[in-house]
Amino acid sequence: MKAFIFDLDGVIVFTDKFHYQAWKKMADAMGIYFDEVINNRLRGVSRAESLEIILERYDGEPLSDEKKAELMEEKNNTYRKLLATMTPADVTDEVRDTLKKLHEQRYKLAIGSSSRNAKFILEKVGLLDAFDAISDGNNITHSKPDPEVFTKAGEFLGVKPKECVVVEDAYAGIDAAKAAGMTAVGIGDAAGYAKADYQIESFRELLAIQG
Ligand SMILES: O=P(O)(O)O[C@@H]1O[C@H](CO)[C@@H](O)[C@H](O)[C@H]1O
Ligand SMILES: [Mg+2]
Repeated sequence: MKAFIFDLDGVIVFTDKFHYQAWKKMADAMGIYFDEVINNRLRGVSRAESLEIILERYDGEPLSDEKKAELMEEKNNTYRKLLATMTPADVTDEVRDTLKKLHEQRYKLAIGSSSRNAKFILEKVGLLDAFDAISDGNNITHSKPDPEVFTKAGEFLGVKPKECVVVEDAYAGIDAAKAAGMTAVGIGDAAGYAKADYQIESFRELLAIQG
């Protein structure tokens, strides 16, 4: 093992709750049923695919692409206002210490996120310099479970897929890591996912996953 690639939302920071709030506000305004169970299906997927999952329960007039773009922008504006409240205190000591120790052990570290807000979030919480590479929604065309975001992260780090460990809270993320030929660690919502090579309850358990 030479590298760890981390999903961002729900792994490094708990912005998954902000995504839920922002999508919920949009869905309520449209009169669309949306709850935490449906929200779990949005983990790891892109903004556009998240909207399509929410619209599965929409039974109104067909929506134009312009209207869908408007809804996504509305959601992202709500989300960015919530992100603006974030500070370095929104990263747990456990996450910060573990990243530091992995770096000291000479592992390369990268982010692999479907989000186009990844760099903004990392800047807000003071972790932009903690990673050797960032692969996010701005440099991919296919989001998880497609392996592209992790394959690109591995390329940015200059390491082979079999030398990478991916850490994910989404089933779609674990599937993407396996499709990329990488080792997959499930945490949070994906801690019970059978397709993960490792299932952990706490972030610091990563220190026990040695190559
Ligand atoms: O709106 P972005 O921040 O670009 O993308 C986000 O990416 C999240 C996955 O990390 C996903 O759960 C959200 O539904 C999606 O909006
Ligand atoms: Mg996630």
